[in-house]
Formats: sequence, structure tokens, C-alpha cells
Amino acid sequence: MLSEEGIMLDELVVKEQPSTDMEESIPCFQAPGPTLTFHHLRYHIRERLGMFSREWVEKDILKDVSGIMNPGMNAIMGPTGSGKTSLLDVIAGRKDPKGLKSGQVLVDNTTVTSDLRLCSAYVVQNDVLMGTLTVRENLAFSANLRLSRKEYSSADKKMRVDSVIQELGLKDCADTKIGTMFLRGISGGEKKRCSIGMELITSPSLMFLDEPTTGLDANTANSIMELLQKLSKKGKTVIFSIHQPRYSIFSQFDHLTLMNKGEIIYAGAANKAITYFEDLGYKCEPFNNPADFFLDVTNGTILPQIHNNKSEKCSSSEEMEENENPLAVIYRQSPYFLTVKDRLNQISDGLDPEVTKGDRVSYATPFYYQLMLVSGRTVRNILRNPQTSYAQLFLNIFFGILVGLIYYQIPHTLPEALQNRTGAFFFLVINMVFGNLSAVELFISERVLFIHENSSGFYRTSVYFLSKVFADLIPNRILPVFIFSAIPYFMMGLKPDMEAFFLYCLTMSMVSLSAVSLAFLVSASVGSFAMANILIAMPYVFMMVFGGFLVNLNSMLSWMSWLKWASIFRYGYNALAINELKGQVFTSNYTSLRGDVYLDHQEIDHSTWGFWQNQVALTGIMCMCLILAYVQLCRINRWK
Ligand SMILES: Nc1ncnc2c1ncn2[C@@H]1O[C@H](COP(=O)(O)OP(=O)(O)OP(=O)(O)O)[C@@H](O)[C@H]1O
Repeated sequence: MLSEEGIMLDELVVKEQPSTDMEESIPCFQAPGPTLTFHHLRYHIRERLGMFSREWVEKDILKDVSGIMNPGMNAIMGPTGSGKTSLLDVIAGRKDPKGLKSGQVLVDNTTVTSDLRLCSAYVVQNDVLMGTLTVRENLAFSANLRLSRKEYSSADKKMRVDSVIQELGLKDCADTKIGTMFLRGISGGEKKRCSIGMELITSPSLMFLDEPTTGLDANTANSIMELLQKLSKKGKTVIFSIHQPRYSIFSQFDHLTLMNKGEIIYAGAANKAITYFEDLGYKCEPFNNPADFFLDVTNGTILPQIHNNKSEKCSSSEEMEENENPLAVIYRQSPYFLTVKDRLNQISDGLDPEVTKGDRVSYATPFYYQLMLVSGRTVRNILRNPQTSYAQLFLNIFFGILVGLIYYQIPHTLPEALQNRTGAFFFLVINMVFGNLSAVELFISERVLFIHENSSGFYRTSVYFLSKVFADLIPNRILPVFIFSAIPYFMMGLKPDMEAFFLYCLTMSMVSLSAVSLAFLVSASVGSFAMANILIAMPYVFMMVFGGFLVNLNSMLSWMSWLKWASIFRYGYNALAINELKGQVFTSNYTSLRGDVYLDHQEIDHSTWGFWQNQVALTGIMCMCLILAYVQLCRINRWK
């Protein structure tokens, strides 16, 4: 927890008194907003010159940017690529700190670290919500995870959700699902409100919004901005990037920062911006929208009509000759910037570098509680979107019957007895491994949601990992394996012995779990399905070749044969073969063959340890893949 001056998640939450009357308006969102200042921010990105080039170029996307954002509506405007989102992300602590060449961000005159992101609200441009849950369920998820259990009872949290629903005008759609690719849900405007509500749950006093009106129609955009204005009037510091707002939206701005080519060309009261540019000789036509006018000025579509003293003095300056962004130079010489500079200098002089905000932010709820809630949501999501589970179950039943029919009642006479048994085992293992390809979608489909929620402090990475793994393993992997295993076992007429059946099921489960774990590892490592499919198919095919059935491993080139030790197929096939063939005698007209002799001939160790070492190896592969998958999940780039 932080020092008195520190902004902490808990502090941003204003405790409300429980009310007995639900209809009574609940005082919400009342924490006074801080003043955010940024000093000489220089941000650059490194880009490779060509796809295979070893050379990198540095591109400056914020060039010595300074400013002050007070409580109220603070808009960041500018043409496409001017750096509005970059500025918003840097001051919100969402951009990779590695790119920050110089500068600092202060909140209420105190240095903040990148953990400011955990204690302020950030609404992303493309809403990230769980589509299968209703508006109320999404808000309750945020409330349950982000409000401390010590300070808020369940009733308080429920009341907070109700008050947010009321405040954001979401009453009519509160119990409607958000919507997915297959399910029509709430409208775009309602989605945006819900996204804002997810953040308002903690009553933050500092809010960042990335283009909150993009993709919305004019009326919806207006109502979203009215909502933000309402919040700002209650004392919040609302900072947002916006592209080209209409006049009714523009008129709600208190402060305007105009960007062009990574520099500020105006920062000050929104209603004084026109006068500022008119003083420079630009003329805004009487019925022109100021926002359009500013963009025309920055794009160079409108040129100064009158050359007055100010612009002439600036255009002759040395700095102007060197800089390709003359309006930025003019702004830096204007009284607006000089006032900002003075104030920033005063703040810098009185700054104590030891005192920081946002350090050591901890989660609002404990591990087990997060695990319960996130697992609950994952299970609910699966139940409401059960297509994958049904498909997995159907596939297993289908293949189970198919294998059973192909190898129906395998005789004990040679050569079918051995050929069919070993062929069936290899076919079963192939089905078990390749039947789990769908597991690669586990961490890819919700990657954006996970990154947003995890970086906003909803839950720990380990909680998400465990909840996803268990919620996928039980309905999609373990249950279908038993069905798949049982059907062909009895149809093929394998050893009629409970212990053998149990060991066969165990082997099939271990093969399935280790193959799934490898798929989880790939899923956690890459961000696209195409890449994941390629990466998972390759090891599966290699493992199959080195499985001991398609090629005699002893006859292989020695430097290649080590790959057999990593083959899930080999361990699965060996264990199934030992379990079935050991102790059996197969006959033909003239001779008989003991299963043990056949196993010896195949160099398969059929001792008790020989059987169990396959299970140990499969467990080892499973554990290693799961650990690596978790490490990969922790390493996902959360920066924008
Ligand atoms: N991570 C990044 N990698 C490469 N280029 C980047 C990155 N972040 C920003 N840029 C570049 O920096 C410049 C500013 O980008 P930014 O997204 O901040 O602009 P913007 O004003 O918000 O534009 P838009 O309105 O189109 O979103 C652009 O040229 C963009 O391509």
C-alpha cells in the first residue's frame, strides 16, 4: 500500500454507506480528481529496416511534449498518426517504458511509475468484455475482483453495480448478454457504456479513454461524451483522445491539447483555441465546426490569411527554419506554453524524487477468491458457448465407434492378433493426440481480454492460467477421453480384466493430457491461430514418426534417434502394448507366441517399472509444457 499521497486502487474507491432503499440515488464517483502533469516526454519506437535486416531505425513519436491536465474534460485531438493515442498511453502508463527517452509524468506533483495503470481507469478503444455474460454479470465481475472484501460486503458490491447501471443508463439492457460472434447482444453505445462502467466500479478519480466515440453514431457518441462530462463535473480528471468530434461534443471540452507530428501545437482552454489560431492569422468560417477547423489548420488545408506580427516573428526564428512543424514552434513561444512551462518548473523544483505514486500496487482480492471468480466465469462461458465441448464429445464418440468397428473383436490367432492390436493402439494414440488440436485456441481467443483485465489489476496471471486450464481440461479433455477409451476397448475385445481396463484408460488420459499441455504451450506463446496451427502440427508429426510404429527406432541414424525420448506417441504406444500383450499367448496353426516375447523382440521393457516409466515420462512432458505455458503467459507483452 502506498504513502498518504499515493493513489491506490482502494483509495480511488469511495466508500458508500449501504442504503436500504435501492431506488435512492447512491452517491457515486465522488473522489476529487488529481492534476496530471507531464514534463518533456520524448518517446520513440525502434523498427527493423527490412524483414531480415539487422539494422534498426528509431522513430520519434512524441517529441519533447509537456502539459498539464486538471480535473475536467481534457481532450487530445489531432490528425491520424499525430501521436494522440501515444501521448494518452504514455501518461496512462500503458506504453512500454523502454521507449521513453526522457520525461516524467506526475500526478498531484508526485512521480508516478508505470503501475499507475493499476490505480487509474483506462477504457480501451475496442470494448473488451466477456460476450457470453450480461451487462450486470460483467460489472459484478469487475466489482467482485476490484473492490476489497474487507471494505465492501457482497451487498455493498451489488449496490455499487446497481448504481453504475443506473448512472450509465444501462437499466434496460442490464440483463442482456454483451454478444459474441454468434450471438447478437447489446448495441455499440451500450457496450461502450458498459466498458466505462467496468472502470467506474472502483470510483476512479482519474480516467483515460482511447477514442471513446470511434465507431458510434452521432447521437450515441454525444450521449457517451455527456456521460463523461457529467463525471468530470463531479470532480474527475477525464483525459481522452478523440479524432474529429462534432460541435456539440467539442463544446463539452474544458481543455484541449492539439497534436501534430508528435508535438503539441496548442494546449489550453478549449474555448480559447479558435482565438489562438485566429491571432495567428487563420480564419474559421462562421459555420465551420471548430474541430474540423483545427484539423484543417494542422493538415495545412487552411493557410494563414493575415500575416501578423506573431507569425512573422516566429517564422523568421532559427528554430522555425529547422523544424518541419511550424505550429509547434509558434506554440512553444506562445504565452500559453510559457505559463505551462513556469508551472511545470515550479512543480519540478519542489519535487521529491523519493516519493512515488503507483508503486507496489497489490490486488484488491486474495488468490483463492480470484481463482473462484475467474473459474466461475470460465465455466459459465463454456456452458453458454458449448459448441466446442459438444464437438469434442461428438468427435470422441464417432472415432471411438470407428476404431471399434475397424478392429472389431480382434482374434487371438496370428498374424491378426498382433498386427491388429498394435495397429489399433497406434491409431488410438493418433486420435488422442490430434483430437486435441482445438486446445490451441485456449489462450488465443481471449488474449485481448486477458491482457486488458490483467494489466488493469483484475486478477493475477496464475489465476487466469489455472482457471482456463482446469475449465478446459475437465469438460473438453478428461470426460471425452473416458468415453473414447471405453467404447473401442470392449468393441475390440481387449483383455477382459478391470485392472487392464483401468491402466488402459490411465494411459489414454495421460497421452491426452500431455498432448493438450503441448497445445497450451503453443497457445500461450503465439497470438494467431494460423501460427499456432503450424507450431502444434510440427511437433505432433515429428512425435508420430518417432513413435516406434512407423519406423524401427533402432535402425535410425543415431543423431536423430534421441527424438524418440520426446515422443508422446512412443510412451503411449509402449504402455498400451505392455498392458495388453504382457501375459497373453497368441497362436497360429503350427506355433504359438507369447506377448512377452513379442515385446522383447520390439525392445519394449515390459517389467512393472517398464510400464510405469511411460506414465512418468508422459507426466513429465505434461508438467514441463504446463510450466512453460505459464511462463509464456507471464511474458505476454502487455504494453501498447
Ligand atoms: N508500437 C508502435 N509501433 C510502430 N509504430 C507506432 C507504434 N505506436 C505508435 N506508432 C506510430 O506513431 C505514430 C503515432 O501513432 P498514434 O497511434 O499515437 O497516432 P494517433 O494520432 O492516435 O493516430 P490514430 O488517430 O490513427 O489512432 C504513428 O505514425 C504510428 O504508426
